[in-house]
Amino acid sequence: MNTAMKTQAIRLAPSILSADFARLGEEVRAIEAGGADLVHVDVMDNHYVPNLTIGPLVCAAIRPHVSIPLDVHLMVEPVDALIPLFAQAGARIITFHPEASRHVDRTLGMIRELGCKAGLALNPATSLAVLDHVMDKLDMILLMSVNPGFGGQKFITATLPKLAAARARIEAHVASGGQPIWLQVDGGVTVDNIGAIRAAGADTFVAGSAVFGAPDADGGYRGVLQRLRAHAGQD
Ligand SMILES: O=C(CO)[C@@H](O)[C@H](O)COP(=O)(O)O
Repeated sequence: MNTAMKTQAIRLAPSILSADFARLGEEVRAIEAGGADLVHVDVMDNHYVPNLTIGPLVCAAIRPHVSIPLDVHLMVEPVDALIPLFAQAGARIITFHPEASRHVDRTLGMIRELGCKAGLALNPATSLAVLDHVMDKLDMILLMSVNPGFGGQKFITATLPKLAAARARIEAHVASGGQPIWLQVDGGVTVDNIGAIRAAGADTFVAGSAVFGAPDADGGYRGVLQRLRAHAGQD
């Protein structure tokens, strides 16, 4: 991590996949009050991934409960037809997987035309080469540190050198006049490993079970968000 990066703000994005779905409004209000920067919304279709979760109606229902951005991660295939629905439902960031679009460049353009930030998500075994010709269309790169589909999995450590390589690509892109690109990590992020993940180059951290499973006795959501931030090197 270079000196400029050390002083850069980090973003914490609790994944509501691990929230209490019967009380979602209350849950997203609580994470915002606890210091979250984004609400991470995991959309799964029982096709691209085995699980089935949230649609645009749920996204629209939680939108009025928070002022922080909704960060929508689409694990659906095909993806294009759902993008306008999530933009309409209040998503500010929309991320998809390259395998889910026949025309990745076009899909990224569609997201931006709808006024959202565009993200591309790479599974643990997906090469960074998929970024080669679309760096100028990206607002965020999401590196999966578990295989997508479920919360509560263990962090895959091979993600650390991959994050460092993605960070180097971003720095080179910015140095040659390109736009800033966030680097998000998703899966198995905890208080114990966030320091190493930050050091490898991530600036945006999705955490589901670590946040929503935090014991009240340890300060609940606010307590764990503070610990995550502190262990990532930011007070
Ligand atoms: O997208 C996914 C899983 O596919 C993630 O957002 C997980 O939901 C993160 O949960 P934890 O690993 O932090 O419990």
